[in-house]
Amino acid sequence: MTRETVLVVRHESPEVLAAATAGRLLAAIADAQAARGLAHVSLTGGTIGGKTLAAVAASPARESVDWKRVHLWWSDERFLPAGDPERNATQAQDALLGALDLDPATVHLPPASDGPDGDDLDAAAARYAAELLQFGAGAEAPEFDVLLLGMGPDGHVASLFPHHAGLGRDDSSVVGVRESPKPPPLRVSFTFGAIARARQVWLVAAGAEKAAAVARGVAAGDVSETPAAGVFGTERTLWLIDQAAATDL
Ligand SMILES: O=C(O)[C@H](O)[C@@H](O)[C@H](O)[C@H](O)COP(=O)(O)O
Repeated sequence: MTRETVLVVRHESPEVLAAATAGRLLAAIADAQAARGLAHVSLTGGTIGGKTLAAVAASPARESVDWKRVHLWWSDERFLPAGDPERNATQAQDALLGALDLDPATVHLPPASDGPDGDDLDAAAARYAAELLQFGAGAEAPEFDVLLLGMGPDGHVASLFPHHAGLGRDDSSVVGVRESPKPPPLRVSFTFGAIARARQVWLVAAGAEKAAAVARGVAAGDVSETPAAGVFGTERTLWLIDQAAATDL
């Protein structure tokens, strides 16, 4: 987890960024399956995250992956009823998952507000943490082969917002987040500890409104001001960005 493992890759447009990230993701999953038999991937919500999933769906190379041996997780989720169109998992289902031959046992849907814990946010977060632990081989979470993260203009990743409660939590791999500055207010999110389990962390960002936060994040500055500055993979950290998001570098 050193600066040497951090790489910035620029693409000319959001469309090229999404297509290139999709290709990179398919290759990483195929490599993980060749090496270890299965892959753990953590998905992200957000615009470019959704575009990337749509690009995976459109790629003929998606057949290079055995989807029944891919474990899917989400680094954060809006705490809403199952199937709500605002949920990251629902959007992923519509963009990609519905088109794949998946094993439901490896699709680790984040808790919903009408699930077994009802609207108890902290119990729901603890339930997702327990599921991560179950696949952690002795650690709190699996070693994700790839953990994708969108980033907000304020530098938030997952639902870890600047100067917000939850940012400093290290007692669990998943936290309940209240009063999120980005709607809806209730969310569940991986903590920095869970994210740090990933072999590869890919931060994906497009647009001029992200440029300042990209610059602060790449510079690995103050994490409470820019949470994206504090996420690293154990093997690699990639900033996958478009030209507009690169203007302050
Ligand atoms: O639930 C969410 O909203 C997210 O998971 C969030 O962390 C998102 O990835 C960023 O806010 C980037 O979103 P955009 O790409 O839409 O700006």
